[in-house]
Amino acid sequence: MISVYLKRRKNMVSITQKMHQQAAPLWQESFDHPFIKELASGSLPTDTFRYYLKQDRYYLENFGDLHQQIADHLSDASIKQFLYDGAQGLHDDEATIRREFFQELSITTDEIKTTPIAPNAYNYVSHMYHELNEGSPARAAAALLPCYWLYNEIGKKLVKNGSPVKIYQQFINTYDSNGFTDATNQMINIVDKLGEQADPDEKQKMNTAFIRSSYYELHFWGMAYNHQKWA
Ligand SMILES: Cc1ncc(C[n+]2csc(CCO)c2C)c(N)n1
Repeated sequence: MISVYLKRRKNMVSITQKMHQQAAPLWQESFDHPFIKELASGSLPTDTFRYYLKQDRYYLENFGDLHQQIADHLSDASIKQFLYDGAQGLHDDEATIRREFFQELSITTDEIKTTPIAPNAYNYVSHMYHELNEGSPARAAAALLPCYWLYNEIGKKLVKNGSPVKIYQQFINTYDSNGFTDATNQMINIVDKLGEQADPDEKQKMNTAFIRSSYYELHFWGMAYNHQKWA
């Protein structure tokens, strides 16, 4: 009886596997995007990377806040802890690395302050808050997952050949570290766990949230590559 149950579970496709399969064409476009190709070859213009960093700080600020808010809504102690730690780690680690990048590229506090959020970054962040405030913590967690998982896959792909530009190499290294791979796997497990508790309609909505985030991730590269503006 137990072995039959285990076999069934083993053959079952998890919600995150389904999401991953459905988002595959969007992810492939991210892997093939000129921003990523040029990051690896070293030919990405510094100005484009500077633009990316200045927009990404909006994303990161809100990402930390979202971790905190989702954790506040959930009751599972281990999930709460992971999300609180994530919000904390984000402020401690990634923010520190980014501060070093800002210094290396002479991006001043004034420049950061006077750079408005660009359309795609605004839409991405708004999408995540929409999933939380008009949806549910499970949908918001699904919306956060491509951030970990896509960057981890990009990190693993790019680290094989690296980049001749030091700062691009440092950027790649951030997303291939063991700690980051571990955090990605934990986040996948969290979304699977929340998916198991969801009814079919909620599962579908979690899936949609994941696909939409994958879309915004793809267009984040394009936004930076084309220096997107409101007008
Ligand atoms: C648009 C955008 N998407 C994903 C990441 C990557 N990222 C941001 S927070 C976080 C979790 C742990 O630090 C990860 C992986 C990014 N920087 N910018």
